[in-house]
Amino acid sequence: MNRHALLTPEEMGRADAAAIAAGRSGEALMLAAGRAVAEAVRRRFSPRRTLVLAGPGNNGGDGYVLARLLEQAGWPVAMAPLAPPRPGSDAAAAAARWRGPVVPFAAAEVGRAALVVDALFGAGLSRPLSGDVAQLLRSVRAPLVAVDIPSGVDGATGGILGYAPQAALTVTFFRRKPGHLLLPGRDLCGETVLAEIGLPDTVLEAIAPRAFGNAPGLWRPPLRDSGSHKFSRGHVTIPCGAALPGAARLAAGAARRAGAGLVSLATDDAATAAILRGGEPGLMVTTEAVEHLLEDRRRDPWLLGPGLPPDDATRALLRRVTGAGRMVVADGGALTACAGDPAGLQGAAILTPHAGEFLRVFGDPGDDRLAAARKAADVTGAVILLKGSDSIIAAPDGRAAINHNAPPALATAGSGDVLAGLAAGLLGQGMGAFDAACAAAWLHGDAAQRALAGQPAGSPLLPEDLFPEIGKSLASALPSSP
Ligand SMILES: NC(=O)C1=CN([C@@H]2O[C@H](COP(=O)(O)OP(=O)(O)OC[C@H]3O[C@@H](n4cnc5c(N)ncnc54)[C@H](O)[C@@H]3O)[C@@H](O)[C@H]2O)[C@@H](O)CC1
Ligand SMILES: [K+]
Repeated sequence: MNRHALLTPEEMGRADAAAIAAGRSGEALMLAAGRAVAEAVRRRFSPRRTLVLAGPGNNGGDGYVLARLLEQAGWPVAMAPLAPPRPGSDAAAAAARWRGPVVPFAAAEVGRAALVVDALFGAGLSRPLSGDVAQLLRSVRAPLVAVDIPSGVDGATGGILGYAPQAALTVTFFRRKPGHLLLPGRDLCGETVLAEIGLPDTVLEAIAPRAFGNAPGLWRPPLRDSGSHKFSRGHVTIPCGAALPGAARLAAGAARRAGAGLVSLATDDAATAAILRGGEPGLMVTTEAVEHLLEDRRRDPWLLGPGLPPDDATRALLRRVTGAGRMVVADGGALTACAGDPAGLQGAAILTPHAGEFLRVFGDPGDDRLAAARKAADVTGAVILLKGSDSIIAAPDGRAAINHNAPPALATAGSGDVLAGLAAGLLGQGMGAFDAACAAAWLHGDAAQRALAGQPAGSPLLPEDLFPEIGKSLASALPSSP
């Protein structure tokens, strides 16, 4: 079953329940979970005075198992329970086996520890942390290891319920949760380790997860066989206004490097055409009217936005191209041209809004950006690529992927034009809209990482710097064995 699947806390609860119903023991799962955390801790930290903060549920139970295993390995460990586990639970059984010191749930104890384990709440967090718990977590100065997820992070959204601590290491089980990949949760997790605890993959069949971590394997880059020719790999057409020819050129360069058969920039302005013709020699520039260009059925897909102003003419162009049955990637000006009117974007294949454009078109996404992106996909019938450090790709059928390989240096002018160009280039080669959007987001992040490799920390990244890396990123995304 898909290793990229992400489980909401509710789905993870169902996975646990299904495994137990199929004969796994809850106690064995808890032992495996505690052992996985102990191993991850011992690999990264030397033995040191450790305090385990334990909540009343199974997350706390994992903490008791971990404490026992660390103590057996010779570590000085103390337990600080927030509340006793529910009698008869697996956590109560784990607590009963703890023979070491139990200390008050207090800042003085936290201050004495050289490592703090947060085993307070995991998947079962249902309301904001109380003031006392938040205050204690705020007092932690030592490195903090989170069991499953830092307490206070909402596993479904990555949002914070009241307060959540910064972890150096988070160990989660079976499958990651959206909150491990969505911000701010992802940053609070520190290094995230995914551990197998003996849950069989078959439990996922009934759950049928709908969210995924974005990576090759979730999609396949287009393969070029010897029979393919330039028209079978798409003819990406990018209309370009007079104001921003650079944006359209960046998008076109990216579409070519994604493997598009042909890429042409279309402008009705002679001066703009002259500027565009001074660009890459392989890039075609046409001054023919859009009506004529649309007569050529092979011109597909169209990228509308980079280099277009957010005005009524752009809106009309969008309607004309979608009306002609062409695949459209809508970005920049084409999105803002539909501010407050998502219906204006119906018929497009992929929309690539940043946070500001999303707000203008769809309204405030609120705390749950994943749900907001899915709703926007449902409303428009288009795949939404909501850009950010944790870009979300959502399809109208409810599938969603979270991208997590984009370095912060990618947040620079022109970067979005490259991303939109990649999406159009891949769409033209026959990838489905969801796959093309996922692949574009991943390639964009991977190419950026390659461009930055070996550079001093904090080096700037120009959108053009991605160009020489895109081919390598594509090659690395091909399955290693068929
Ligand atoms: N079989 C299983 O269920 C397994 C679960 N595992 C662990 O179990 C965890 C989930 O266990 P639970 O479902 O017991 O959930 P938690 O351990 O997160 O805690 C749930 C309990 O905390 C209470 N609670 C929720 N939010 C609170 C708040 N803000 N303030 C005070 N109390 C609050 C709830 O009412 C409930 O009693 C996972 O995160 C993981 O660490 C692992 O042991 C692997 C196997
Ligand atoms: K936790």
